[in-house]
This record gives sequence, structure tokens and C-alpha cells, in this order.
Amino acid sequence: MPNAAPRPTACLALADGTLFYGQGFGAVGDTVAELVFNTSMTGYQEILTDPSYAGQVVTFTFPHIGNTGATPEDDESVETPAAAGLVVKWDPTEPSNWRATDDLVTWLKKHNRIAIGGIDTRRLTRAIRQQGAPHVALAHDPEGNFDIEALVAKARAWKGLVGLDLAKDVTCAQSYRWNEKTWAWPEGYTQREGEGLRVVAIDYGAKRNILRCLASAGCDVTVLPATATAEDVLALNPEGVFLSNGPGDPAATGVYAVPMIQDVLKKDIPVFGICLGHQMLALALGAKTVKMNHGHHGANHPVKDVETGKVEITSMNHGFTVDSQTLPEGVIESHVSLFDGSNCGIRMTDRPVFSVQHHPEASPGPQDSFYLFERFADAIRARRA
Ligand SMILES: NC(=O)CC[C@H](N)C(=O)O
Repeated sequence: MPNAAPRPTACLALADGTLFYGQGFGAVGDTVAELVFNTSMTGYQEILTDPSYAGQVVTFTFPHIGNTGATPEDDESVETPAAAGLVVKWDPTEPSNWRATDDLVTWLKKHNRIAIGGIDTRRLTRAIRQQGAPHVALAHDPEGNFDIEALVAKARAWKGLVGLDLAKDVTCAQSYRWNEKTWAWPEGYTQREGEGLRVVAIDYGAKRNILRCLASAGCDVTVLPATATAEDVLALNPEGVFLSNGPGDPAATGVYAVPMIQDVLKKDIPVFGICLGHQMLALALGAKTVKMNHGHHGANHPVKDVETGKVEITSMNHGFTVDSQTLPEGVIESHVSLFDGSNCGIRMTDRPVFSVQHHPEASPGPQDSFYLFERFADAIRARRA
């Protein structure tokens, strides 16, 4: 007689009542969030610790998650992983990676994050594509006792990301300096030395590798909390201002960020934004943002530089997008997604103020777009000259 299927110890309940049962690992308990799928084949730790995933459970389309374990070196945020939980096809195996200091299961437990394995992630991904990123409740109970009605009700009652400012929850409490450069073999992370380009970076939930890319491009970075005013920014006499990625709805975050950006723009300083920073720069310039059906989350997204015709393969993580039809005069669409034609970049035509929707810092993902950090640094150098 075949072995009986193990009793499910985790349950994923979608707001429409669809249920997925599997084996729980990581923390015990339940959580409610928006569910998105990520198509990256590597870099699950960087994804789970990317602060932009606050309020979201991530399902990975790649089936083997956990193979490389976890190491603090790969954390993209200082605090605990931002993602509320994860959904995978196979249960994680022992990691095989000389850099690993933990296995994924232990790491998730330490960081109080819930995971469910043994899920038909293809079926789930198709559901997300068809109906849009659903609201879900994810529960892990080693005894396998679930109050299904209560879980579905929780998922239904959750209000979702529209109108939600999460940047204030994940931003730094205090300003700090950053000079660590990107990882390189064999020395790992090293510090930038000497006089740098004075850059103020606003932390809406900044990924560390963005700050490293800025340092590697020659920037001496001072990071300020999300609610910094234009006065706080300009008091540091910056030669460039950077607007970071971050979670939640740009329109809600923009309530305090947009006036600051508009005041900084009056000063004719080079400005560079990534993802949420891109969306808020667009809002500050007078454009609009909208929620997407299921967003873009992966490390294989083709983006075209409209002006050169060059295509870059990029890392993506966003659920909102800039409506390119609303761009005002003097602002052009610089990059566009080759998956769905959505906006992936803007720039002011008369000065070095630009931003992209994708993630040039990769981590994880391809490094085709690293040139954007150089472009920002070059714009600052040109001003100096
Ligand atoms: N990675 C980000 O900065 C994401 C921006 C925004 N929260 C979105 O989902 O579109």
C-alpha cells in the first residue's frame, strides 16, 4: 500500500476562497498579505530581504528554493526580511554553498517568517496572472489545525496595498553614511576611499546593493530617513540626490515625499530614482501612477532604452507603474518594458534628472543596467567641471 500523504501543516487561503495545502516550515502562525510571483532562479534571500516586499507573500516559480542557504552578507535590508512569507514547490534541501551560514528553514524561523512547501506553484502563478495579485492568508500549524473560514475572512478583510504608505515602517530611524562597495572576488565587500561625490540618498526602504553601487560609482553617500524635508536634504549641500526603492503605494508615500522632491528640483541638482523613487519623481513632476494587475517581479525582464534602442535584461519588483500618458512636457519616457509596454524610465529633457522602474543594482539579477549609476556620477562630475 502506498504511504498516506502527510497531513498538511500549512494552508494558503486566497480571498476568493481557493485553498492550497502544503507542508509548513519557518515560523508558526499566520499572516495576511498580497501574493505575487517572482520568476528569479537565484537570489531568494535578496528578494525576501528587499524592503519593497513589505506587505507581500512571494511565490517562486523556480521550484528549488533554499539550495544556497542563507548568509548575512546577502541581506538587502538591515532589519528582518520584509516579505511576509513565501510559497515554494519543493521543500528546501540541505544547502550546498561555501558562503552559507544558515539553512533557509532555520533562517526563516530566526526571522519569524512563514513558508509553505509542496505547492503547485504553476497553478498558483496562472491564477495570479488571470485574476491579479490576490489578497491571501498564509497559516502554518505543526498540528495541521486550520480555521479555514477565518483565514478566508482575514484575506477578504485585508485592505490591500493601494493607499498604503509602508516606507515609514521600513526606513532607517536615523541618518548614516555609506561607503561600502559592491562584492568582488576575492576580497568581498570593501570600502570606498578618498573624496567622493556628495550624494544624499533618501531611504524609502533602500536595498543595500543600491547604496553599494552608488559607492562603487564614486559617491560618498549620506542616507536620510523617508520623511526628510528638502531643508534636511539641502543642509548637507548635496551634489546629487538619490530616491530609493520601497514598499507600498507611491501615491500614499508621495504625500510627504513629493513636496520634498519638488523643492529639491528647484535647485537644479542631479536627481536619480529607482522603482518607488522613480514613481515618486514622476508624481513630483506631475504624472500619475496606477496599480498593475500582477506587477513585475523577476530577474529576466527585457527593457528597451528608447533613445538608443538598446535592450537590457533587468531585475524587476513593482506592482505600481507610472502612466506614461500623463508625463508632462519636458519629461520623456526613456525606458519601456518589452513584456507589456509599461513605463520603465523617465528623464527631464533639460537637465540630469532621471529615474528607472527596474533595478539596476540587480541583487539578484543581471548587471546590464549598472551603467545608470555611472550616468548619475558622470552628471555630478560634469556639474563640478
Ligand atoms: N521595488 C519598489 O520600489 C516597488 C515600488 C512600489 N512599492 C511598487 O510596488 O510598485
